[in-house]
Amino acid sequence: MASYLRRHREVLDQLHQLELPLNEAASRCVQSLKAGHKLLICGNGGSAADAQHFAAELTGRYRREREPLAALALTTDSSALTCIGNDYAFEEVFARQVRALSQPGDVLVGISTSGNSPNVLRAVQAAAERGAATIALTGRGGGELARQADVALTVPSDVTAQIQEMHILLIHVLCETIDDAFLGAP
Ligand SMILES: O=C(CO)[C@@H](O)[C@H](O)[C@H](O)[C@H](O)COP(=O)(O)O
Ligand SMILES: [Zn+2]
Repeated sequence: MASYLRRHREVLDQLHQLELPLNEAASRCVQSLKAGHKLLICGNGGSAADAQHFAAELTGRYRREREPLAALALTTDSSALTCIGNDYAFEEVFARQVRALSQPGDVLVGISTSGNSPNVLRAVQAAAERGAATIALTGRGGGELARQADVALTVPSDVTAQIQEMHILLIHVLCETIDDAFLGAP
């Protein structure tokens, strides 16, 4: 336990490096939501859970009471996931939903600790083709996802669990900034 916490803290202590891209990511989300557009969010495994968590903070609420905001996790529709995975390819499960649902002005948030999951990468590419902005939450140096997204939040760690722990922190910072933009500073 003590050594786990120490390693967690070591990564946490470096997270301030992400302040600039974090501000950029937050302002892209706010700009999109204020203009009546939406966030589409995707990832695999633990990052699928993060995608759903993020979307629920916006459609439900984060900390303060406010109007519901438009956000959709692309990980929740088992019929779409199995149809697209079965009939096309697993690499297409998010990208095809992005092509179906995204509009210019939307924001696609791709979450991948390796930065190299092909289905997340294809979702970012499909979003860019649709004129949506793209934000990557990654680790392990960022991978291809960080190179292709408009904004990359790359956690300085090579450990999947630690990267995931920092991703949820970054998501909560984004939620707090979005709340402040809609409600004013508390
Ligand atoms: O939560 C964990 C490991 O902590 C796993 O479920 C993990 O998310 C899965 O192996 C993912 O498929 C990893 O994908 P990615 O983060 O590299 O895109
Ligand atoms: Zn995990």
